[in-house]
Amino acid sequence: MCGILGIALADQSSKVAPELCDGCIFLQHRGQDAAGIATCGSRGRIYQCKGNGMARDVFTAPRVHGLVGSMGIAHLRYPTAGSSANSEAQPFYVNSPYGINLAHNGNLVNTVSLERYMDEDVHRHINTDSDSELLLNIFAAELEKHNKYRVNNEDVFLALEGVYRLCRGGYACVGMLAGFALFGFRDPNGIRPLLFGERENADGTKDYMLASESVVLKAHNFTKFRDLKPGEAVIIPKDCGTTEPEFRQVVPMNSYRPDLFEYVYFARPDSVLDGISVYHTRLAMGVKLAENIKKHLNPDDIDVVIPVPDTARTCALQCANALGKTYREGFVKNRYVGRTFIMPNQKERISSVRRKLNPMESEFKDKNVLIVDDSIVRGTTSREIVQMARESGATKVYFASAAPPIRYNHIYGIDLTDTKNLIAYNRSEEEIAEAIGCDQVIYQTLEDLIDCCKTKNVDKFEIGVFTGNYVTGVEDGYLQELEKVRERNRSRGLIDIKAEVDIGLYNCADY
Ligand SMILES: O=P(O)(O)OC[C@H]1O[C@H](OP(=O)(O)OP(=O)(O)O)[C@H](O)[C@@H]1O
Ligand SMILES: NC(=O)CC[C@H](N)C(=O)O
Ligand SMILES: [Mg+2]
Repeated sequence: MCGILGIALADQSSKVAPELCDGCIFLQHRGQDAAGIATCGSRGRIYQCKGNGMARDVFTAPRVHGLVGSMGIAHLRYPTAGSSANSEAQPFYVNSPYGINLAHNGNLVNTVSLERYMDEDVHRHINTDSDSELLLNIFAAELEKHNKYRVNNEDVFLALEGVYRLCRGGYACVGMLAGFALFGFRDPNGIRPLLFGERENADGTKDYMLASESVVLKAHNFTKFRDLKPGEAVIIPKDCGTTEPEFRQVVPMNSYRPDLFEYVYFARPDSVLDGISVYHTRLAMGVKLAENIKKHLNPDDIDVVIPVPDTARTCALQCANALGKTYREGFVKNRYVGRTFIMPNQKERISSVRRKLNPMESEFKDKNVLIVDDSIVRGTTSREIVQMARESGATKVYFASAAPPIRYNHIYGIDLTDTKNLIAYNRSEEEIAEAIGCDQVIYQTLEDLIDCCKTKNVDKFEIGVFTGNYVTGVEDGYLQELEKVRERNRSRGLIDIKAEVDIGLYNCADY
């Protein structure tokens, strides 16, 4: 998933870093492993602060103070390729040509051949297992082809054309060319989200923002905003107070297929992505889910509907309304524990569920409860939740999911674990119910889920996680390679130990 952000301020003597920091807090739910900011000062020098941890821990006041410049980019990382090593925190930097930074949301699915291309044809050294470092170097290599003293917009668009030609997968990116411009681009299928917005200053000049979710733009008063189209890019010049941004449809749109999982779980409910309100899709998911529940269960057999906080709340409330049942907050969430799903290892996830959610006995005792969650992935949450409901005295426990069974890898930037760790992998619904310990499990159908999200303009989605058919296809050997890298990172042999810090640019962090 990951969150990306870029801001260019009209006033070149002002500092963009505080607003980037604040924006990162609005995107924290998209990645909790690492955070990073890179800014560019008026003389073209780049400043950076990044590392493992949440935004508030990485961006300490003295570090932010050291980030000079009126334009910059930021990243919140949830690793999907490589490892969670500090050295893979983003934005990445490469000094040639011109000095480039890049922050990437998504996943490339042809990294095996891209690595070979880098090595054998382009002769660029890639120092980590991150696909984002690879993507940056592909862009750099394409830009270098013009061999110009100074870069211009045409060169950047041409280089991006090369990126589109070479890279397969899901990618929304924000980048920065030292002393020149910010830029953003979105993959030709629009799998990952990216929005552009502007804010008018009192003197009539404009500031610009690129962000993964509309909520950041809105919160920072960037009123006029829109989604970049699949295959579209924008360049925002450093002197954006006097020069307008330039948009270009770099390659034709291949399809318009935003990732359906953004609406199920990933995005904040108060965001609107590709013209679709996440909140409204979740309300609709509740209604459709209720219709489906009625086909499988006698509603008289349900005493109360209980959500699994946080994400499922919106959907569960509407589901209860549609069923005509009482809605109760049976689990109290400890707001100081992060999203468990995006925690790096399984042991941490299991203990976090109990730390995060605490049952209120009165809501379960001697009742038939219908627990509603947005999705069941590994089953870590549902297993614990069902057990807690039983320990609290529930008579029967039904479990409903607003998403259909997840039986396949997510390959575009949501690390939905190895297929065999998915609770629905090779299991029927009865077997899933048994595995999580509930009396019955009821899933949303894929057709209904799509109906909840589609609009006139966007009626198809990336749904590979439910069907195993991915919009870009997957390069032969890619999934095996991914698992190999994961295994290597798990064993952490001495031969391949990860560097503590990124070697690209001095990290101005500790002082
Ligand atoms: O089957 P699992 O592997 O447990 O994954 C599914 C759970 O993970 C997510 O919750 P999470 O705690 O990440 O975040 P939330 O507070 O936004 O619901 C999701 O909302 C489900 O509850
Ligand atoms: N979740 C993402 O978008 C991850 C970006 C990139 N593939 C990484 O692993 O760092
Ligand atoms: Mg949850």
